[in-house]
Amino acid sequence: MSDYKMVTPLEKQPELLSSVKNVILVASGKGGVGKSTMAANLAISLAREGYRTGLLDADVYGPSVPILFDIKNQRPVAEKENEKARIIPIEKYGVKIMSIGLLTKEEDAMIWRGPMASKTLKQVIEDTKWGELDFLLIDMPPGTGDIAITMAQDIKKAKALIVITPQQLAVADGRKAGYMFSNPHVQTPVLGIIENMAWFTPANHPDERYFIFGKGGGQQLADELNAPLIGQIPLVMEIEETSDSGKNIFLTDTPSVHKAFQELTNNILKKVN
Ligand SMILES: Nc1ncnc2c1ncn2[C@@H]1O[C@H](COP(=O)(O)OP(=O)(O)OP(=O)(O)O)[C@@H](O)[C@H]1O
Repeated sequence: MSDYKMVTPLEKQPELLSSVKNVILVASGKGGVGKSTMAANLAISLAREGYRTGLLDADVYGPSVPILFDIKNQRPVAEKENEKARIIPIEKYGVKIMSIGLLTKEEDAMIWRGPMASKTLKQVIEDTKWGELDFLLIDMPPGTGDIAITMAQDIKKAKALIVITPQQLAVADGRKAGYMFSNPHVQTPVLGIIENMAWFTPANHPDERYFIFGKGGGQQLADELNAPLIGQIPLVMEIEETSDSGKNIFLTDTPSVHKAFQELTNNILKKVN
């Protein structure tokens, strides 16, 4: 007779993020396609629509969210609840924000191995006092590494958005992210594909679209993964300027950008409702 205690699936872990209705993993196959920018602007857009929205920066090795919201010098405070310390997320533009970058110094490079990083992140998710939320967006690290797999596996209610740019190389990387989510050990439904930097419209030719990174990549990946092309965001200088300075794009005079994010938001709302 073995001394080992049998761990059965009946010994269930408490559900992660039970007070959140919809968890959306904003993922990409590689860095630099605008995943964090999409996650941040989508969170602001949902909050503007009146949804209680949070944003978790899960990119522990390169957290961008503190820059995107210009909160890198702010530090979240902790509060005791039932003898347990809970971290109060920083709130800006109506979004509750948490990032490892808010808990560490900017110059501290994260040199954790994958399992350590995943464990710490899970702890941060559990210890953050999110309250009741309609949406929690998670800005995932790029690629299909340890943290991405752990987030997708452990947050059972999560659904994914895959961000790509139109180039074939980006499509190939997005495809890998799609395969990770459909893997039988992961099984995270893909809500849709966001094609970022889809076209460029010069200010003096407002009716023209230049497909400088190619055309059709977003639709191609959507067809391959049997998911909708849920949004197309143009390449616009103001997106770069506002994200790098932590400003709210909806407070700038850029109707074409507002329209693109509004359409993306509406399509997501249709899918989740
Ligand atoms: N549609 C856009 N138009 C103009 N600039 C954009 C657009 N989307 C993103 N950018 C800019 O591209 C750069 C990369 O974006 P971002 O940091 O969001 O990418 P990422 O995929 O999250 O990268 P990483 O995973 O490496 O952090 C940023 O400077 C951002 O402002």
